[in-house]
Amino acid sequence: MLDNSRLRIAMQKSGRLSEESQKLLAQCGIKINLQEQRLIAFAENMPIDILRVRDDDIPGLVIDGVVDIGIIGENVLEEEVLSRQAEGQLPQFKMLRRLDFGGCRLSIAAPRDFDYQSPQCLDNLRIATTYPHLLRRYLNQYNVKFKTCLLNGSVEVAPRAGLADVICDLVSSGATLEANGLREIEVIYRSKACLIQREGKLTEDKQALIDKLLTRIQGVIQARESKYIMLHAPTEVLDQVIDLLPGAEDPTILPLANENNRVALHMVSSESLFWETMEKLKALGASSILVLPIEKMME
Ligand SMILES: Nc1ncnc2c1ncn2[C@@H]1O[C@H](COP(=O)(O)OP(=O)(O)OP(=O)(O)O)[C@@H](O)[C@H]1O
Ligand SMILES: O=P(O)(O)OC[C@H]1O[C@H](OP(=O)(O)OP(=O)(O)O)[C@H](O)[C@@H]1O
Ligand SMILES: [Mg+2]
Repeated sequence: MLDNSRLRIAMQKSGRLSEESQKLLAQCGIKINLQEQRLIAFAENMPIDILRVRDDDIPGLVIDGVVDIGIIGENVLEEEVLSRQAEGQLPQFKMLRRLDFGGCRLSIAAPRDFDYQSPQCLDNLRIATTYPHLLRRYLNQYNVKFKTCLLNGSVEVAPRAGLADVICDLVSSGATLEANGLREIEVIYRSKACLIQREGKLTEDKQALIDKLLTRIQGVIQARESKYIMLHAPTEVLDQVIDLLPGAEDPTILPLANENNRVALHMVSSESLFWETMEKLKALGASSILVLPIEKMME
């Protein structure tokens, strides 16, 4: 029996979002004992239960208030919202933040030899997709009428199998389209994973825990996007060195033990250093240039 005082988080059990979702929660300090087959996992060190489900179920679980928060692709979330609106409901939830994984786009793709000029070329065709509402919203803008072939998987084989003329499916590297003789012709939605919360007031303790998690998530994501840079440089070229470094308004400058004309410079950069920049720094006389990953950050 689930304990209502514990925060319930829904995440994908197995698929494109599961590994990154697990990693994010672990980096936020949540200790979870994930046994492969278990639907529910309990955190050992915080009052948190993790529900591991099919990603399609996550928006509904949050909107219906069965779980408190969920990690889900914006594509699946938006499709669920549109689908519920089409049934006359007013689905409610709070968008807490976008995450830094699960990036993909929902695109219309056609057989390579399809002569495509504009959305009008799709008029009256049959389109295979898992996302009929997102597709309809897009094609309505162009007054294009179409027939759907609803498929929950293997959408990319539909044209070859004679089930549809074109498809509307998720694309990341484009390898799946390529392997199936298809060409991307329209991007209709760009998606990333996001964190959502159910509508309505939570207990003070639960809300405080969510706020704490959000601060930690911010720290984890910011750290992943940042690098710690250290180098030694001649004092006389310090200004030129700083000009080469992205976001180096406030570097730390430290004296070196046995050198009067050189200093150490330390800084956090929001970008990594490119090899070209490192070569320019070296040409200026910089040495011992180190670019280090950052594990956690709190400002
Ligand atoms: N190629 C990709 N690269 C990055 N993110 C992706 C990619 N494909 C899908 N995603 C994102 O990950 C989510 C889950 O994709 P996945 O393919 O694991 O779903 P699924 O097969 O429907 O899984 P489930 O069994 O949970 O229903 C997608 O809704 C999308 O937000
Ligand atoms: O452009 P690509 O990099 O090839 O990625 C796109 C593919 O990735 C997803 O499926 P996934 O591989 O997760 O498998 P699934 O069909 O079992 O969901 C998506 O549904 C596409 O088929
Ligand atoms: Mg799914």
